[in-house]
Amino acid sequence: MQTYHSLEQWFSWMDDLSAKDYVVIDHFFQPEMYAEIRSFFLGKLPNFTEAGIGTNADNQINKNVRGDFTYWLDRKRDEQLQPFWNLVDEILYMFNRYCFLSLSGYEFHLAHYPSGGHYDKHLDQFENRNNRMISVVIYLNEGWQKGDGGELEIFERDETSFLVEPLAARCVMFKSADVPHAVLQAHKSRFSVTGWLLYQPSAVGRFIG
Ligand SMILES: O=C(O)CCC(=O)C(=O)O
Ligand SMILES: [Fe+2]
Repeated sequence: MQTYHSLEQWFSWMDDLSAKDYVVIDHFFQPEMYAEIRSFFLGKLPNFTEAGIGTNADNQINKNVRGDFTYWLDRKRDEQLQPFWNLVDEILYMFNRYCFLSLSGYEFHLAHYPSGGHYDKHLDQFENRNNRMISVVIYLNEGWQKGDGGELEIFERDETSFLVEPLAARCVMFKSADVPHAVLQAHKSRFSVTGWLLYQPSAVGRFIG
């Protein structure tokens, strides 16, 4: 099978993820895909909306908790991102095939933290919806430098934490329900593509099937 990343790379990333609950991958987007997504991102900036907390029915905007603006991607509408959707299929395939996860879907958005934006420490789960298994964030910040802010703070099992710089084409994957994390205040506009690989418990499937 022709894949975007080699099996060896996938195996080493999945080993890391299962040992530590997170993995940081540099150059996850090769230059061509990076350029396509970044230019798509810039074109959609006028359409971003303020992100809330909670699910659709219980969505609240609270600038004290998070200050990003998002644009939800849609595979049918945003078909010009086909190479990216193929990569999403590859991610799902690798986790299902080699980590024995039952991932049945995904949701991705583009995120813009304007200068001053942050996101308090949280888990990627909602009280009434817990089907997010793996979080995937890919950064689109060219020339990011210390002092620009917007680092991702990851909390380890022993509650110590460390910072991940949001460098262009860097990807962070982590277990959505297990890894508390925060986005430190950005001092410059901060761009990313963020997604969640979703688990559909079979009991739920029976009712909507
Ligand atoms: O952009 C990041 O580094 C993390 C974003 C995040 O935690 C979220 O959107 O839930
Ligand atoms: Fe998060």
